[in-house]
Amino acid sequence: MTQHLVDPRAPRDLTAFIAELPKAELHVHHVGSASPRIVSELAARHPDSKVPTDPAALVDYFTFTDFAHFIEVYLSVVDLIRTPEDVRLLTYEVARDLARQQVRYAELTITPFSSTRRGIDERAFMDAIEDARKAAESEFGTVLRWCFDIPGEAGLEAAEETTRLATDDRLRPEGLVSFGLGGPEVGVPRPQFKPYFDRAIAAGLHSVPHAGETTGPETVWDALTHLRAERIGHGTSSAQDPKLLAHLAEHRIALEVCPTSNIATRAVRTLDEHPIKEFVEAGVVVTINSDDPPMFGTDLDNEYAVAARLLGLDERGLAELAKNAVEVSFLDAAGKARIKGEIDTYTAGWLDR
Ligand SMILES: Nc1ncnc2c1ncn2[C@@H]1O[C@H](CCC(=O)c2cccc(C(=O)O)c2)[C@@H](O)[C@H]1O
Ligand SMILES: [Zn+2]
Repeated sequence: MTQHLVDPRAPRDLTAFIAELPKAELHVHHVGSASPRIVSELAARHPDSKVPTDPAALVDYFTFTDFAHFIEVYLSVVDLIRTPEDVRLLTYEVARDLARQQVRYAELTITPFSSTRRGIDERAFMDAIEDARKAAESEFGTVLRWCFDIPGEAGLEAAEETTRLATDDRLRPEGLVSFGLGGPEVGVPRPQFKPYFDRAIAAGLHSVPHAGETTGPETVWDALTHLRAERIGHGTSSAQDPKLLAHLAEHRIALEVCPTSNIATRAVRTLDEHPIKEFVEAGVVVTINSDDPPMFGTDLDNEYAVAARLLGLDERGLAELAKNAVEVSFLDAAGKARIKGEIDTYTAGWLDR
C-alpha cells in the first residue's frame, strides 16, 4: 500500500505549523488507533491470530480491497484485545499518540459489545478505560471522552447490549459523552436503532452515528430524523443532495470528515474527488479526523495537511478547522474556551514570529 503519511502536494510547508497546532479529534476509533507496535505486541501474545507480529508486515495487512475487507481486518485486531490489561495498555498508548500530535481533547469511539461478547468482563472493561483516561489526563494533559457505538451489522442484540452498558448507572463510565453506530451501512438501515438512541439520549448522551460513508444521502437523512444525530460520522454522500447540505449548514450539524479513511476503504476514489470542498462551500461545519490512523497509513497531522491542500488553507484556515472541532465537541464550555484560546495564541505567535 502506498504510504499516505506525507502529502507531497501540500501547497506550502504547513507541516511544521500543523505539528504544533493544538487540536481536538472527534472521530477516532479505540481499536482502530492501535499502533503497529501495539498490534504486533498483542499479536505476539496470541499466536493463533492471523495478524502479523512484524510491524512492517502490518502495512500490507492494512491494505484493503473494499470496505467489507476493512471490517474483516478490523475485527481480526479486535480479537487480539482479550484482557482488561490489553484494554488498558491500548487505551493509554492511543492517548500517548494523540498527545504527541498536540491533541488536547479527543472523543474516542469504543465498541464495548465487541469486547464483552469476546469474554472481557464489563466492569473490568470500564475500569480499564477509565484508569487509562485519568492517567492520560494527568500524564499527557490530554482530555479523553468516550463514544460508545453499536456495531450495526451485529444487529439488535448488539444494540441492546451497547445501550445497557451506556445507560446503566452502575456501569456507564464517567467519561462517556456520546452514542454512535458503526460498521457496514449496506444492509443495516438506521431506523431500527431509534429505540436505542432514544434511550441513550434520554440518559444524557449525544447522538453521533456514522452515516453516508458507504451508502447514499438517505442514510444521513435517516440518521438525522430517526437517530437525532447532532454530528454525522463521515456523511460523505451528503454532497449528492443539495437540500441535505443546506439542512446540515442551517442546523450546524457538523460532518466528521476523515479524508484518507475514505480513500483507504474505497468509499471515495481519490482525494481530489473528495467532497470536502463542497461541504465547506455549502456552509457545512467540517471537522478533520483520522478514523483509524495506523490502519489507513495516516495520522491526524497528515489529515490536516490533506485538508489544507484540498481546501487551499493557510495557517488561519487550519486554526479555524481546529476550532470547529473544539466548538462542536461535547467538552464543557470552560474546556472549549481554554483550547480555543490555546489555538489562537499559538497561531498568532506563529504568524508574528
Ligand atoms: N470508518 C469506519 N466506518 C464504520 N465502522 C468503523 C470505521 N472504523 C472503525 N469502525 C468500527 O468497526 C467496527 C465494526 C464492527 C462490526 O462491523 C461487527 C460486525 C459483526 C460483529 C461484530 C462483533 O464485534 O461481534 C462487529 C465498529 O466497532 C466500528 O466502530
Ligand atoms: Zn469511523
